[in-house]
Amino acid sequence: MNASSSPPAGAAVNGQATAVELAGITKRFPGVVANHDIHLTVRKGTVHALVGENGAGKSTLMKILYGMQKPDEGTIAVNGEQVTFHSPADAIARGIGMVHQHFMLADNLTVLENVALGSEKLYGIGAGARRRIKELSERYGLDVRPDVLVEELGVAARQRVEILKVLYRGATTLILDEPTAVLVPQEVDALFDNLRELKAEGLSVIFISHKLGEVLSVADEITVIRRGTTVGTAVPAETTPRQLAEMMVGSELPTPETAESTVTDRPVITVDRLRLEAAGGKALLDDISFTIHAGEVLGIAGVEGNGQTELVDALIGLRHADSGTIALADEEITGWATRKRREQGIGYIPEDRHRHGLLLEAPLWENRILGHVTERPNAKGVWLDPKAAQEDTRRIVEAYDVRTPGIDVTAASLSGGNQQKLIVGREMSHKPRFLIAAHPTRGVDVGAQAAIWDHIREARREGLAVLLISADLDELIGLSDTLRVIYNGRLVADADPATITPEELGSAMTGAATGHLEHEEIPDTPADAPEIRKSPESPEDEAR
Ligand SMILES: Nc1ncnc2c1ncn2[C@@H]1O[C@H](COP(=O)(O)OP(=O)(O)OP(=O)(O)O)[C@@H](O)[C@H]1O
Repeated sequence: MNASSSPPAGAAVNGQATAVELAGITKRFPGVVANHDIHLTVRKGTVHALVGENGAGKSTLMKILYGMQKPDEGTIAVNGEQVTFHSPADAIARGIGMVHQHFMLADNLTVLENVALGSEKLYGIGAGARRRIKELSERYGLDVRPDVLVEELGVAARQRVEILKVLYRGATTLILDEPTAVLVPQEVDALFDNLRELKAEGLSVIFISHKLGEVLSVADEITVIRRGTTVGTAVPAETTPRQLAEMMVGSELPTPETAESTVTDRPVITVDRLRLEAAGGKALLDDISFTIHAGEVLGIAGVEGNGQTELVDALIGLRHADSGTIALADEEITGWATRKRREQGIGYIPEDRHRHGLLLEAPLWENRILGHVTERPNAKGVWLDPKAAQEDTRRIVEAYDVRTPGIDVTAASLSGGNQQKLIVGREMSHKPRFLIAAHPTRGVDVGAQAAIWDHIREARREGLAVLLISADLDELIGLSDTLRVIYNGRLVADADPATITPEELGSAMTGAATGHLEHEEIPDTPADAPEIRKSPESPEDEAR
């Protein structure tokens, strides 16, 4: 690891020419210096990782490079030439492409339409575009078929379409913002293969991630940002995850392992034969049954889009079951509205924090009230108590280390990870009996992730029941007492978190998706073996 230094624009570093050079970048927001004198040099034909704790300034820097924001100070050079970007169109024209964390494809259009629309001038929208897509797909091993509908594609395939879309527009430097957060291990490996293809062709990739193991396996170079400024660069071969974490946050790498079991025999939430249908009668959830006891974390593993969202919606009351029941302790709550469920002790960390978790344009303290309008300390009797809510927001900001200049700034002005910490803090503060946690640490750095795990573990010790949905399989295995696999709206398998590996779990998830789990000869599994067992599917099995 070295202190960062910046060679002159366009100079060859270690024999390779520079693709992008950011020098002396400073960007201020009211009350915050998001970037301060940042230096970043990305060489051609390399993967350059950008790491740093939540709020360190990574997204801001990338928005500057992509023309979405203007720096207050500093310069940008692309291929040795100094440039000024007024919009993403300017950046694209210089070969900078960005693949956002939230995919931006239209579901009801084909791949070809998604890729070609808006860039008709390049290859038209017919045979020329199709040819170009096939060409790019083959050259970089992206396996993208131009004529399928995007809605038919899984998460990993959509991501490859997004990558192809920026390549189609002529990108030679690709910015990937936490691209692996939604992928299972096998898909991560496949993505990394794609990145190697890109490198081999002389393209450059800027890779933002909180998963330090992945960063070390895929990056050629790493730049570490801390509190808005570059604190150094690291070479993966000479660096351990621990060193990298220390450079970022000054603390040791945490592990999510659950210590002793705290599972009791007291059911907190019981779901029985839940079925939820789409408008045409197609089952979105079918025959879902489980019980979570006080002190138990039930983890649900699955490739995104297999019913997780619908399950969470049914539990929090955003959608109502077509048949089956949900009970909280002894009380049936199937017909209850969301507010009543929350008031009676169901906490909710939503998967999409922007849609369900926050009012982005409202100040933090109003966001602290969101979803808990009638509860203490936000309300006293029938009246809102803004003062108490504000005071409690300060407490949450402190306890959950939400990096912010104050509680009056809008939620939109917080970095993604800090928004997440605020939501987790809010939900945990109401001491729920049952917590629905969808990707509770998505986008948060290793230090904050450890802190959130600790909060969940502590509440679990005190009897909290948790339904955990996470694409982070280490988190899922580490925190869960019980694991089930969801596929196509059904719980098809279960696994023992004490013995299963992320790779095995990933295979089960994708294996199920291609039907392998259904057809495999699976012996009766002894308790200490790591295999996945099929879950009871018939009523007789269920009764066992
Ligand atoms: N539009 C904005 N207005 C005000 N402050 C902002 C704005 N955008 C970012 N900030 C602040 O700038 C700092 C850097 O945020 P940024 O989003 O760049 O961090 P990050 O490293 O990407 O974090 P994360 O890992 O959580 O995504 C934070 O303190 C954030 O609150």
